[in-house]
Amino acid sequence: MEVFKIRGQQPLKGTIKVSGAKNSAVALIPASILANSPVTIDGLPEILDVWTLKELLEEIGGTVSFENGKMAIEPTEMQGMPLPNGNVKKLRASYYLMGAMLGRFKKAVIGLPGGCFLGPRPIDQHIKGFEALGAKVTNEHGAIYLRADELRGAKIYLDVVSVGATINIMLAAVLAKGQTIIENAAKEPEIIDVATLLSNMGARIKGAGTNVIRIDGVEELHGTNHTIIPDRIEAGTFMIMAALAGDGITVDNVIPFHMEAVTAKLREMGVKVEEDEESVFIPKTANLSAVDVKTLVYPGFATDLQQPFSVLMTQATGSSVITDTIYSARFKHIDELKRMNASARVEGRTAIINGPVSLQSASVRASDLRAGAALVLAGLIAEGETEIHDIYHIERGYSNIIEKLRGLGADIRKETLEVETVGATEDGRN
Ligand SMILES: CC(=O)N[C@H]1[C@@H](OP(=O)(O)OP(=O)(O)OC[C@H]2O[C@@H](n3ccc(=O)[nH]c3=O)[C@H](O)[C@@H]2O)O[C@H](CO)[C@@H](O)[C@@H]1O
Ligand SMILES: C=C(OP(=O)(O)O)C(=O)O
Repeated sequence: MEVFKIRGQQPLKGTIKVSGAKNSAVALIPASILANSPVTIDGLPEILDVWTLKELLEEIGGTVSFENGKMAIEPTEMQGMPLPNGNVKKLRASYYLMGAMLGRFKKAVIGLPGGCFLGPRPIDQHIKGFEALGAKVTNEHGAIYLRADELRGAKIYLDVVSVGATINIMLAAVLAKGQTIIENAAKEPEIIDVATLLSNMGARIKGAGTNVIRIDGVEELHGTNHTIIPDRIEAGTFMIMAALAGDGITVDNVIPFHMEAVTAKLREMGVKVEEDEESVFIPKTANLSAVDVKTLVYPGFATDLQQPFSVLMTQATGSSVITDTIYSARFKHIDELKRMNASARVEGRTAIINGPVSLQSASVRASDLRAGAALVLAGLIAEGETEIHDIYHIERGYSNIIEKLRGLGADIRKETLEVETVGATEDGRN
């Protein structure tokens, strides 16, 4: 079993580079299924989700190479094979295979997706969209069966603002007959990125990045070359780390406009954030003030930064309150932080965190991806050596994290343990 070991309180200084966006990557790769000639995507992060999607495309007959962040996908031989089990369970975004395969083959069988458990994560809005386009959708033995004689454009109002449903409906609609209108669409930058790729493949999409997206179906889509946007969640994690433990850190390959909500909250806490065109510099921070944060859909404060941000709150003077309006159960990291001496309690969807406290090393478990990121940040400032278990969650979303942090001076390494040493008994925490 692999763990991260972090000896905390090392001075961190220098430049750290952000990789391509996970939540774009996991949609761009399935989008290639819709093309009738090769697609290349540059700047992809080297994360487990990307490797898993590569295997999934190969399972349906694609020829895929992935080297130095560049994926070349030859989709012409792909077929609408059923994917009820296996790799689809390893990531959330396997749901994009539904939209892309339905769009190209007019049929798909995809096992219900995996990904982080953060409370219930239904896909009813995806299904509502597919049905509106003319698909018959059934759930059989844990897999979603989709079939359509033809797909026809439709007006679809999303009852919940959903990133996944917005992108999935776009994927299914680009080759449908006529016009599709998605109302109450999500506005995340990753949606614009996917719409850009599809448009460069020949799709006709207007309004991506607003809450009404219009898609005029086309007969076919061709290959293209695309460069992915930077990962705003990885960038936010590094900015929080710079505020927590930095002695002057530049976070490079950032679109500062994407970071507005987290930048505003950092400034409110007393952190200096100096923005450049494609980077931000955060000097050493002396004193942090408590703040209240509420996660919201974009451009609000991202739920994916809630867990890392809560670590910063342990170092702020006073009582901070962080509320997650997107997920009902995204606070499993708080119990782990308490093992490290944090003073915090969870009330429903809110965590109340008192600071400042000195964090101490402990053996802790990453219950999900951003919980893992939060524990890495905590380990970097804790006294002693912190051991983080279940690091596969972290590796699902952070590219070369060990190398990147070492580049700043962190004492972090990955080790393989013979036996489970985490302090807990089987208490269902994971
Ligand atoms: C692979 C990917 O891009 N993952 C991101 C994506 O997840 P994901 O696409 O799963 O998140 P959604 O935006 O769909 O979910 C937002 C909220 O809507 C609810 N909902 C969603 C769909 C649906 O059909 N019905 C429904 O009720 C969800 O339970 C959740 O409470 O956006 C989330 C919200 O920014 C991020 O935390 C995830 O990192
Ligand atoms: C929740 C996340 O990912 P996923 O949707 O892939 O589980 C995340 O990136 O924080």
